[in-house]
Amino acid sequence: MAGILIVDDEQAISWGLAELSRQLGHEPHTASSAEQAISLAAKTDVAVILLDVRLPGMDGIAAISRLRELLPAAKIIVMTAHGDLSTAVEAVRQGAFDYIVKPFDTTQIERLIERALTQIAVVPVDAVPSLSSASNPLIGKTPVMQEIFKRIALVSASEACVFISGESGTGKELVARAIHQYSKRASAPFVAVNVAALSPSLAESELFGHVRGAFTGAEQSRAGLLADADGGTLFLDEVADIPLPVQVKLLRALEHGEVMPVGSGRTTRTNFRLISATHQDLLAKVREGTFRHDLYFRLCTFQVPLPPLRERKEDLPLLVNHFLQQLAPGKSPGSFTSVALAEAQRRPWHGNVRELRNAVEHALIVAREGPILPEHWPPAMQPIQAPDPNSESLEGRLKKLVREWAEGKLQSDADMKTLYDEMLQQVEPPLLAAALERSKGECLAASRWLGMHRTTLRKKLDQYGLHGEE
Ligand SMILES: Nc1ncnc2c1ncn2[C@@H]1O[C@H](COP(=O)(O)OP(=O)(O)OP(=O)(O)O)[C@@H](O)[C@H]1O
Repeated sequence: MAGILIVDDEQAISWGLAELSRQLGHEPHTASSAEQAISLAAKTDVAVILLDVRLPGMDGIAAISRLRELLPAAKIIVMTAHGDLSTAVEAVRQGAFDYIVKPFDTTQIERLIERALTQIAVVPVDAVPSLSSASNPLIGKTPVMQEIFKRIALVSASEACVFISGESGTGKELVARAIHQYSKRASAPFVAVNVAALSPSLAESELFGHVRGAFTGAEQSRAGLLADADGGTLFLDEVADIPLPVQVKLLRALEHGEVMPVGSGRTTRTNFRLISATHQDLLAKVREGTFRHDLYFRLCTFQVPLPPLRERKEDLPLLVNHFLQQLAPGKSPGSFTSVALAEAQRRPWHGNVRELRNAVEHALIVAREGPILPEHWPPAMQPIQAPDPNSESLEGRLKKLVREWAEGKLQSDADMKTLYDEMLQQVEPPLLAAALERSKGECLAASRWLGMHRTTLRKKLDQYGLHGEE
């Protein structure tokens, strides 16, 4: 039997949690304010504290350090219905064991109490610069966003690789910046790279750097983005687009903290924390062989899945108001009429928060000085279809296949010396066979279409065991 201190000013919650504690065989103690909890903690043996954030007088977060002093072994579970990102971060920093979003069901809290009674507490994070929530305006009050805040708070306190998934415009970059800002690396650089914007041939030198003369046009040595992020955080957006050979190098850099610039035989050390993101299905890429599974597991140590805006529409008014303040600071918060907000609630927002921000900007321009009405919203964005691989041109698909084939070969055989010939052996037979079929086996006509001398064609047909008529 363990002592459970329940700190909540809502009587119904307090009573419910006390009942639950009794059913679990523990001894509940209740307090309706932080001050009362502190005086109880001074004289009661308690193993778990269930602490509400909004309390009359001192708030729950402010009470954590005093409660920890009085009961250093007790695990504090912070409960909140209205927390923002800074509440979650502060709770973790002060050493709260966990953070639960109200409303919760009894199974959730039961599991949490069990875990608190059997596990080691989270170590409080020291020496992290304190930040106001305004420096990272991640807006949202819905339970799903509060879960995200909690995950950001937990992972900011660690050095783990983070993988952020979510549709385009859901705030992946904003979350990456928040994790950096709330981490010990906050005063070091945050280097953001959109991998999809790097040309595949230059991705390696952009990321790992190069020495002078490493390739045509490399007139100066360059350290590369991994080295630029030394001491800080590297944010790789659209990570699914990293070419396969670069994936191997990235994994090595993550495992050994070393990079080898292109054209250099020497490694240099860099200490960066990696956060990656994509709107694509990375696991599907692993299955189809275009993303390495070992790198996938390394990147996904801790995942933050961001919900699309249509799944948290209750946050729309807050977001609209936030963008209104950002874009037209002088305009009254009531400028968006209730009918305009109702229209916003009906829309699917396929472009997510980005689309909403742009729509607010559009509405502000069109409405000029007046109130914002439904007709001031721009037309809704259509869903962005994933490109259908079959709709791509044959040439495009062919190029992609050749590239994948070559990358695979180069990876499996480091001493490869006959790559070009091996490729020709793959593509020439079907090419010659197609031309011969069309010429009904006649070499002269086929050689004309192929732009090849007849004797060369004959030689190649012999080489591949194909038959043609003179
Ligand atoms: N929760 C949020 N609160 C406030 N602004 C947000 C939020 N989420 C996204 N935004 C805003 O929406 C826009 C898009 O966000 P961001 O670039 O982080 O999205 P993304 O998921 O990285 O998009 P993409 O996949 O296209 O790179 C930015 O202007 C950002 O500030």
